[in-house]
Amino acid sequence: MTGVIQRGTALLSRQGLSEPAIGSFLRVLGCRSYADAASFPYEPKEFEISVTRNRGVDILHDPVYNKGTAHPLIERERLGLRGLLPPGALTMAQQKARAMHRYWHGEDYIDPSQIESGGVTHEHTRKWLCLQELQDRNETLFYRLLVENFVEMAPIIYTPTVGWACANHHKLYRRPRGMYFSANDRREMASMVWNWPHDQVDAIVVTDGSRILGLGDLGTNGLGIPVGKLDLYVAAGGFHPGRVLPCVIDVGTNNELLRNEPWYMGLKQPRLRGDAYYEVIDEFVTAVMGRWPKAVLQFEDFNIEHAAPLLQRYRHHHCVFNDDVQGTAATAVGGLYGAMAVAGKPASALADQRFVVLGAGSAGMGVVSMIALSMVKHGLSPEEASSRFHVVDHKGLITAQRDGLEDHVRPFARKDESIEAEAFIDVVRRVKPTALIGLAGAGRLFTPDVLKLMAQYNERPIIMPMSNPTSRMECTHEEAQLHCEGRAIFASGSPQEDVQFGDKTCAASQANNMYIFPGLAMGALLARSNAVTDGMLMAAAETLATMIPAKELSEGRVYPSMHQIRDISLSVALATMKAAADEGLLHNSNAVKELARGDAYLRRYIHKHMYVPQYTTLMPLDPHQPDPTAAALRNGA
Ligand SMILES: NC(=O)C1=CN([C@@H]2O[C@H](COP(=O)(O)OP(=O)(O)OC[C@H]3O[C@@H](n4cnc5c(N)ncnc54)[C@H](OP(=O)(O)O)[C@@H]3O)[C@@H](O)[C@H]2O)C=CC1
Ligand SMILES: CC(=O)C(=O)O
Ligand SMILES: [Mg+2]
Repeated sequence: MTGVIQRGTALLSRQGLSEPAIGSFLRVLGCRSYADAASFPYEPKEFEISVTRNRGVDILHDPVYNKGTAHPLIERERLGLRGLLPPGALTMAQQKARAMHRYWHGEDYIDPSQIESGGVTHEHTRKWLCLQELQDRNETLFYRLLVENFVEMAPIIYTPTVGWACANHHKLYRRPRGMYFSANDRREMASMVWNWPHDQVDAIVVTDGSRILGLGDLGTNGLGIPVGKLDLYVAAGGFHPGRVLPCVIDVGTNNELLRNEPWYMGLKQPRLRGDAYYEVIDEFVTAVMGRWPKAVLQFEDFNIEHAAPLLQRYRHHHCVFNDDVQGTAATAVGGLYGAMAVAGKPASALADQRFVVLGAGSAGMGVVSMIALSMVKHGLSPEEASSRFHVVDHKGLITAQRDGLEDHVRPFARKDESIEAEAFIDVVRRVKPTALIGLAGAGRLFTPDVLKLMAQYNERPIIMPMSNPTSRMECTHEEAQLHCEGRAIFASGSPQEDVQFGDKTCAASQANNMYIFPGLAMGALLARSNAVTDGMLMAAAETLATMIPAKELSEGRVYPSMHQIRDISLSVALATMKAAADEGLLHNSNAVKELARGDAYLRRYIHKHMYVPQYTTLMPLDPHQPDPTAAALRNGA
C-alpha cells in the first residue's frame, strides 16, 4: 500500500499538483496520512491514476478521459460532473454490451413494428439520428438547417419522432445534454448548478418524465422533451443555443419495464410522492432561479397529479409557466378563432360553440378554462361559459356527483345532468357539439361513428385530435374527412397531411403548443416580467388567428403556416410584451421606450434580440496570446 501511495503521490507532484490535490488523492484511497496508509491491514490492488487539469463538460468532451455514464459518483463530485450525467452510473460491462449491440445491429434493433404503429417511420428515425450527430458536431449548422427547413424537420426533432427517441433513450444514448437532478441530490443542487458551464441562461425547460406526450412515465428518458422544446426555442423563437438549459428531475419511475432495463440510466426506484416530491422540486427551482434569476422556467410533461399544483406553487413568485396547461390552452383558443374565420364567422361566434372535450388532464382542463375565459370576454357569464362544455375522461362524462373532483375540474363538472359516467359517444349524440377536442392521449377514440354524428349535426364540424404522438391522436386527418364527408375543420397535435375527398383538397393544420411557447417565453424574457399571466397568454392566442393569410383561410387552415414560424413567434412575443405592459409587468426600460415609440419599434427591438444561426469570428480570451487578426490590422494588412 505504501508503495502504491508513494508512486501515486510522486506522479502527482511530477504533474505539478498541489499539496491539497495530493491530500485528496490520499482520501480517495481511504487514508488520512502516510502513517495511516502504512497501518492498512491489506494490500489494495495496484491501480493507475490519470491526471487531468480539465473539469466539467471539458472532460465529457475529451475522448481520452471521458467515461460517459461510467464516471462513479465520487469522481463526478471531484471533477465537477455532478448534474451533467444521468444519475444512474453504468459499468463498463454494461456500456460494452450497449456498444456491441449497436455494432452488430445499428439502430435496427428497435422493433420496426413498434416504430410504424407509433406513427414514426424508419425514415423519421434515420433523419433523427442524422440531426443528432450534426447537433453534437456543429450547433450553428444544425440550427441553420432547422430554421431553413422547419416544416420538414420539426416532426423529426419534435413530435412524433421525439416520442420514439424518449421511449428508446437508454438504447440511443450517446452523450449527455442539459442537466440531470435526482432525488439523491438533495441539499446539493445549489452547488450542482454551478457545474453548468454558462453564466447566462435565458430559458430552462424541465420535466420529471412522468407523462411524456401520451406515452406515460418514461423517467429520466423524458429529458428528450425539454431538449426538443429548447431546439424549438432556438429555431422558432430566436433564443441563443448557448443560453438554454434542458433539465430532468429524476424522482424515480413507476414504469417497471424501464426499471428492469439494464441500460436505463435513471433511479431504479418508485417515484417519490407527497412532501418528499415537493422538497426535491422546490430545491431545484430555488437552485436554478438562484443562479439564473432572469431565466424563464417552463414546466413540461408533468403528470396531472403535480402539473397544476406546481404551477400554482410558483407562478406568483417566478417567471414560470406550464406549457401543457397554458401553452396548449392558448394554442387551442388561437386555432378556434382560426376555425371561426374559416367558417366565415366573427371571433365572437366562439361564445356560441358547444364543446365535448375528451381528456380532463393538465392539457384538457387548461384548454377548457381558457376557452371559457375567452367566452367571458365575448359577453357570457362564467356560468354560461361553463355550460358550453361537456368534459369526458376514462370513466365517462364528469358530473358534479363525481367524488374527489379537483378544483380546476369542478367548475366544468355538469351540475344539471344526472347521467354519471355517460359514455363519450352518448354524450356526443345528446349534446350535438359543434367542436370535439381530444386530449386524452389514449388513441383513436374519435371513432367513425362519433365522426359521422359530428358530420350529421354540423355543416363544418370542428375536429381537433390534439393528443401526441401520432399513435395517441384521437383520429387521423384521413378518418376525419372520410367520415365527415370532407367538411371537417381539422387540426391535430402531431402533423398530418392534407387529404383528398373527391375532387376537394382538405387542409390539415397542426394544433401544437409550439405556436405559442417560443414567442411567449421570448416576450416574457425581454419584458423582464416576473410572471406569465393569463392576460399575456390570451394576447398570444388572439394574435395567432390574425396571422392567417386570406388564401390559407379559404383553404381551411386554422393556423398560420409553420413556414413563417419565426414571424409568428415574433408577433406572439410582441403581443406578450404589450399585455405585460398593460399589467405593469414590462420592467425592461429599453422595451418601455421602444413601445412608447410604437409597435413597429418594439417589434424591431425583439427582432434584434433573436438569434440567427451564422458563424461569428472567434477571438481568444487570453490577452497574452496575440490575436493574428489584430496584429495584421495593426500592421496595416
Ligand atoms: N397538441 C398539443 O400541443 C398538446 C398535446 N398534449 C397531449 O395531450 C394528451 C394528454 O396530456 P395531459 O392532459 O397532460 O395528460 P393527463 O395524463 O394529465 O390527462 C389525460 C386525461 O385523459 C383521460 N383519459 C385517459 N384515457 C382515456 C380514455 N380511454 N378515455 C377518456 N379519457 C381518457 C385521463 O383520465 P383519467 O385521469 O381518468 O385516466 C385524463 O383526464 C397527451 O397525449 C399529450 O401529448 C398535451 C399538451 C400539448
Ligand atoms: C406538445 C406537448 O407539449 C405534448 O404533447 O405534451
Ligand atoms: Mg408537453
